[in-house]
Amino acid sequence: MATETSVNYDRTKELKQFDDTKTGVKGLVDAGILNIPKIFVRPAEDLAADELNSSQKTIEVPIIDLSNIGESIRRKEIINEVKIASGEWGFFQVINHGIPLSVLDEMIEGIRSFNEQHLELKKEMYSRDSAKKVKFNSNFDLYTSKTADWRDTLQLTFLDSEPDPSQMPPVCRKSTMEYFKHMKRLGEALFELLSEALGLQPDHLNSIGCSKGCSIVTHYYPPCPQPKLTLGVRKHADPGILTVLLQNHMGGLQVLHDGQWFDVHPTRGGLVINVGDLLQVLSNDKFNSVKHRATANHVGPRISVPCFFSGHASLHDKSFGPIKELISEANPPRYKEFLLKEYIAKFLSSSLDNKPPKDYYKM
Ligand SMILES: O=C(O)CCC(=O)C(=O)O
Ligand SMILES: [Fe+2]
Repeated sequence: MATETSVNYDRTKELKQFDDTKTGVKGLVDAGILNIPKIFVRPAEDLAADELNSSQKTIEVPIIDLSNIGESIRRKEIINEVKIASGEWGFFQVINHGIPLSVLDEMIEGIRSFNEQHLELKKEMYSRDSAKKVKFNSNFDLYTSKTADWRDTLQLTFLDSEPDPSQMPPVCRKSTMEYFKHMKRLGEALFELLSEALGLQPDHLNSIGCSKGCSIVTHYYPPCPQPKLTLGVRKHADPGILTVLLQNHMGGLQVLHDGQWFDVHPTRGGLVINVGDLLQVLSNDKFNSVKHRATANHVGPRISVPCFFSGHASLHDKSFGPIKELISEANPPRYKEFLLKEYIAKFLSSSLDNKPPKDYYKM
């Protein structure tokens, strides 16, 4: 891929050439490139800002141990930890959550196998068709973002149905089906804790459909020859309700806290949980959806598997806004009511660079 002078540089052409290969970022790495194509290079001002915002502090994103959650005293402590972490960081890790290590390891290995299988098999799944529930591509917002990110993604969306094994890529079918089963269970348990952390009945968030629809989005970040010039995922907040993220041991996820970037160190067997924009809305800003990003790295691959809980498809025609029980004269609503389907359309037609859709409904 040519790097030309900025005078005659045709970005759209370069994006299209990259997209047409259907082999993503891994295809570039396999071809042995030493300089990353210009479409991936971040603007100079963004690179300079990074120097200022890297944290030297040693505090860590909270880790919450879910063992003995059935004991009432411990459960109360856990709910309090969830409340503090969701308000102050918007992020926490959970350990001893009950999902066997083998299920997590097999999920990561399945995604590695998908990305490292024969190119022709992967190419068959390469698509930008929004109607497709299972598809592979690089950068969902490739044509609308300022800079492309250094990652490839296999997306599996189940907002209105149980996953259909026949739609799954054979190489990761078994591991994904098993992982999905556990995500559903953990999602329900987390939404109980979050409901109680908001002072609501334990089943509140589950009863409005929060744990019912999810997308498993699997990212593969190949090693990058110039990692300082690009990112794995640009700074963004997640648009859904809640994200549960599995990552391999490579590291790279960073969270913005007090204006500085903090690494979320991979914890063996741990899962990273973060509040999404829609949960911030539901909680009327009691919980925070916090900006995060993933760096590109010299070594790789880094693999991550966010599971985005975004509500069941049946919610999409209904009005969405702060939970009534959390509103009072002293705590007026911070957001107008809106239709989820409008919100989702705004997100899908936009890019991670743009104003998050929730900000359109701020009072
Ligand atoms: O790979 C990661 O650690 C982060 C991915 C992410 O933030 C996302 O997909 O929204
Ligand atoms: Fe994210």
